[in-house]
This record gives sequence, structure tokens and C-alpha cells, in this order.
Amino acid sequence: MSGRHDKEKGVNVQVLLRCRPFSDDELRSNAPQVVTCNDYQREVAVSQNIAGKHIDRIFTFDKVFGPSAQQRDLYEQAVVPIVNEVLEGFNCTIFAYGQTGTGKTYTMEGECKRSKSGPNGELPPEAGVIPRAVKQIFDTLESQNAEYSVKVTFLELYNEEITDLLAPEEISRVTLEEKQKKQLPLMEDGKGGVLVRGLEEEIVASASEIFTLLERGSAKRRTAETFLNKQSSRSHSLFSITIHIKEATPEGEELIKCGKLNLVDLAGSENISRSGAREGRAREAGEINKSLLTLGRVINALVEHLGHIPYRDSKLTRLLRDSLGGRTKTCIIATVSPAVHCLEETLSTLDYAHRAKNIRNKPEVNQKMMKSTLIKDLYGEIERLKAEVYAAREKNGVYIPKERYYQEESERKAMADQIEQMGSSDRNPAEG
Ligand SMILES: Nc1ncnc2c1ncn2[C@@H]1O[C@H](COP(=O)(O)OP(=O)(O)OP(=O)(O)O)[C@@H](O)[C@H]1O
Repeated sequence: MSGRHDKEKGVNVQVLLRCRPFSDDELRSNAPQVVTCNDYQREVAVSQNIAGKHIDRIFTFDKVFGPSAQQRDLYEQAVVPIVNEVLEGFNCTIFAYGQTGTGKTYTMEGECKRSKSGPNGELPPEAGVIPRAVKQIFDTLESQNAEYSVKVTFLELYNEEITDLLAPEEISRVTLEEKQKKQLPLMEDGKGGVLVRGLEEEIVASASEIFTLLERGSAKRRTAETFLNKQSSRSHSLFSITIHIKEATPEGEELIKCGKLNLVDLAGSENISRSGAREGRAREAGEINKSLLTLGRVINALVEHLGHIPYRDSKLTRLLRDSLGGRTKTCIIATVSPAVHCLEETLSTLDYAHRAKNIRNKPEVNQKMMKSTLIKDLYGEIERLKAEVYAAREKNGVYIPKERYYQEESERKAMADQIEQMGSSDRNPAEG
């Protein structure tokens, strides 16, 4: 895979298809099977009866995982190379897209409770992409004896509002009404990207720490579900891991390599496939998922090479702009059910995923930073935050709300910790 080639010509978004096994309910009701996978040929066939005629539609993807494919198979064949690229300094994104109940969360998270891990830290067979990626990242960094730092964020996007799934407990125990106030604003970062103001960035030192955070974040998602009817199927979650690795040039100069992995569990796609026919009524009922609709429009605009790509129309597409036609390497895992009662949605998912194969991104490895420049940037940021906090305290500047004050204090502390970590590794190079 030549870097220069990728940069000039671009690479297509990789699209995988996964079909889950029949559920117990479907087995009990003897639901007829309409989807057949040929993993080897990378093909999926869908049988339809149209006007008494039996018709098979066949779709080809970059990879196909039929009902018998295990979590490990999907990970080893599709995700290991992506995580290796993140460790090489690329930004990569994996989206799970499909109808509710087809296995998006199973694929992305699976069963990843620490209590179920094996004695040597090995993961349970049902662990999904996120815990496996975390394990691969730490195993690789540790085996390379590298000096590194890893930080994660975990957010949920529901009704165009961003909630922090890693926010401290006091914040998560608030009432629903208060929860609505806790939404975090999305802002331009001045470098052509966006940032979520006040999003908790946790610095983590081991895979097990991330598992604890994941459990906390996912539990928060589930708790909210009991309050907000069917929230899980209508909300998107975005788990991001950023890795900084120290490298030394032959001249002894210290450089920092940076890679980022975004793992996205999208809302159930049934919200959009129905919307075409009854958009007006569905919008009134609040059923339309603006982010998911805009994602579809952005994909169409990219595939049809339209001049205007409507990234700015939703938070999801603003957050993930670089993953769609940008410098990030992107993979979409489309999930479907094998049963007849999902036929319409299955065809819609397959059409959508097939179209997305035509998106071309221009992946570029992130530029390595001199360690001294990074530290200088971090100090600059601390000074800026300090000045804001001081102005607020003295009431001679712009007023900032209490919440933001605490957020910024914690951001400042996280940065100071990061600098401290770098400093201590300098003083004692033997420590990893
Ligand atoms: N490949 C698979 N193998 C075994 N079980 C699976 C598989 N995919 C999904 N399941 C099971 O099917 C059920 C629904 O899956 P899941 O909750 O992941 O769907 P989803 O697409 O994330 O739904 P939603 O959009 O509502 O969040 C779960 O009980 C899950 O364990």
C-alpha cells in the first residue's frame, strides 16, 4: 500500500457486510431466510418474490461475514490492519451502520466486561471491535517498548445534542431535565476541524483502564434508554482513541507520532429509509434523525461529485467530516438480519452500503511533531485557560459558567499531567 499512491489517487472507503444469525424468536417462529452470504466470494444474495417471480439480487462488498463468522474472525480479517495504520500515524474511522437489532453494538462493543476476561487478560470470545482494538494498541505499544500516551473520549449524539459518556458521576446522576442542559457545544478549532468543548479526555495507561471507562460509558447509555424511549436505537455513539508515540531520529531529535481511531455505532438506519416516503409526518413525530439523514446526503453528494457537500447540516457529519472524503481512512461495517420480516430494510442497507463504496478519501499520515513544539503548544494552551479562569474569578473579563470553569480546570490538569508524564520519562528514560 504505497503512501504516495494513496495521497494522489485517494482510496475508496472500505465496506464490509455482516449478517447476524437468526435470533431465538426468529427461530421459534420459523422465519424464512432471505439473505445468503458467500464469505469467500464476498457476495450477499437477497431472495425476493416479485409478482410471483423469484428474484435474487446479488451485492459484492470488500468483505462479507455470514452468520457463522465470529467476533474474532471479523476483527482479525478487517480491523487488525486498520489499527496497525493508526499506530503508524494515520487517522482511521470505523462506522457500524444498519437497522435496529442487526448487531451494530454487538459488533462494535460485544461483551467486554472485565469480569469475563481470561486469566492472562485475554478477551472473551464475544468481545467486539472496541475492546479488541484497545488490546491490540496496548499489546503493540508494550511489545515495542515505546514511550507513549493514550487518551480516549466517548460521546453520545442524540437529537443533535452531544452528551459526554465519560463525564464524572455527579454529572451523570442528574435528572433528565438537567441532562438536557449538559449538552456540549461543537466548535471550530481554528485549524479546519471541530472540537467538542468540555469533552472529558481520559488519559489511560492500560487496556483494563479503558475497559472500566467503557463499562461506565455504556452503562450510562443504557440507563438513559429507560428514560428516553428507544434512545439506543436513535442515538449515535463515538468512541475515540488518540495515541502519541515518541520516536527518536538518528540525529537524536525527539519526534511525536500521532494516530487516532474513531469507532462509531450509528443509530438504527430504519429511521432514514422510511423517511423518503413520509418525511413530513415522521418529522412531526420527531422520528427523523437529522444526523443520519445528513450522513446519507453527504455520501450521495460525495459519490455524485456534487460541488456542495452538506457537512455542516448535522453534528455527526461535522464531527466526522474528515472521515468522509477527507484525510482519514474509513471503513463501514453494514449489518443486516437474515430474516424475511427485515427484507425491506436489508435491501435499503445493502443499497446504501454499496453506494458508500464509491467514496474516495485521501489518507495522509499525520505530520510528526517535535516534542519541544508539542510541549510549547500545551504550555500555550495552559496559559490561555489560566487567563480565562483568572478573568472569570476577578470578574474583569468574560463571564464563564461554573460548569465550564470546572471543565477547563480539569482540561488544564489533564494537560499538566501529560507534560508531567513526558517530563518524567525524560528524566528516567528506562521507564516506559
Ligand atoms: N453476529 C452476531 N452473533 C450473535 N448474536 C448477535 C450477532 N449480532 C447481533 N446479535 C444479537 O442480536 C441482538 C441485537 O444486537 P444489537 O443490540 O447489537 O443490535 P443493534 O443493531 O446495535 O441495535 P440498536 O440499533 O437497537 O442499538 C443482541 O442480543 C445481540 O447479542
